[in-house]
Amino acid sequence: MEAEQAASTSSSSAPTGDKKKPVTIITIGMAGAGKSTFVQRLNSYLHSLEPSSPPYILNLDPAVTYVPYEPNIDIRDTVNYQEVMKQYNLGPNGGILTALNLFTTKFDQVLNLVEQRAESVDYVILDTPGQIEIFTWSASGAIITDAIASSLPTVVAYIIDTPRTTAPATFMSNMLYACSILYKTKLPFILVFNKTDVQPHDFAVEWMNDFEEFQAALASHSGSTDAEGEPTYMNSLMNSMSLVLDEFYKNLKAGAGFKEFIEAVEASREEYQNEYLPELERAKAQREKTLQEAKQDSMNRFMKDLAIDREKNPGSALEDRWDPEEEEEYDDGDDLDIIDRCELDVSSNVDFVLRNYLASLAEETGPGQYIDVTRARRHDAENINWPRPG
Ligand SMILES: Nc1nc2c(ncn2[C@@H]2O[C@H](COP(=O)(O)OP(=O)(O)OP(=O)(O)O)[C@@H](O)[C@H]2O)c(=O)[nH]1
Repeated sequence: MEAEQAASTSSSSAPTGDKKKPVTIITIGMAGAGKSTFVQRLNSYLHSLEPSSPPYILNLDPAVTYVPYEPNIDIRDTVNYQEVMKQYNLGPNGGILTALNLFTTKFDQVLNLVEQRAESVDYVILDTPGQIEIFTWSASGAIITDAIASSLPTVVAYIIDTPRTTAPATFMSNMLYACSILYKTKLPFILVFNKTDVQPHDFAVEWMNDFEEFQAALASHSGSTDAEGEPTYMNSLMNSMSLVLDEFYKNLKAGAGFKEFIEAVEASREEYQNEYLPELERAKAQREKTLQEAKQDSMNRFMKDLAIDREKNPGSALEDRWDPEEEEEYDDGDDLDIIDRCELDVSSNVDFVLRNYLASLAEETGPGQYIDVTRARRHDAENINWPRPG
């Protein structure tokens, strides 16, 4: 990744907000696009700043064998996706999806850990599973995105494998996918053209800026005309699609390198506050109103039924009283399963006793809990019995 080209839907670069919260960057991209490498480079860029600004990183890919950075929270510490595959008789994609679903059931705990770090970090980075649809089109992906985005300013970084998008049809498909994620999440969006050391991204910028250039590329590409020299169905379809995408491109601003990427992320903070948050609050208020109305409606019906019942059975109505003394105290248990290992400086002089203590703590807490960083032993419990989802 010699150079990163970032294009974002943001329009301003001034960060706002009374209390500055970290921005969450959700990296999404096709398999092999370079998400993990991007996260690693971004991580080292943020470390190299003066003053340094180490991000808080979450790896959400249960199937990855190696990540080139040290995540603070790693799904692999919690769910062994191969064990999940075995237990549920699933193939690799089903295993990854189910592992992500299991992880999502406890995402409130993860969010808790992230929020605890909100004061001390500037950026939270999510690395998502290799198969893009596992995150973008699954309920878990939507739950994780909504949970993060309703708590912190959030931006999507859509990683594009530049050398693999030079064909007009592939470029169009990739852009349509990006567009669909933008409309699904409604979050500020940054396109990151990756691997520009192998293939400069100028062609893409040209196509995005000039719709006629894209159509010319399309026309010159083999397979765009049939035996009689007429444009093929695919070609006409792509021509129309490129008009649709024109609107999407209009809001993009270009930049190059990590410095400008971070500027685009900071600009997205304002976009999040001005556009996403009010929309989120409006939707929340609407949901609460609907819920309230539904509750009121069922309460009215219940009271009506009760009145009829009491009219018919005056004797039992006398016994039908609520005695607060009889009420038992309900204790829903202590949700104290989480260890935030980041609070300990594990990179320095953690002595032997403390390490042992941490290891035994990890054993005691067992699967289904979230262990922040990194010294936790991976897959301690290979014979986990996961609950059936749903
Ligand atoms: N030349 C070049 N190669 C890159 C760049 N970024 C990533 N790669 C290579 O692309 C391949 C995939 O990179 P990853 O970072 O694993 O991609 P990913 O999207 O996380 O992959 P999955 O999560 O497994 O789908 C690796 O071989 C990387 O070395 C880049 O900027 N330039």
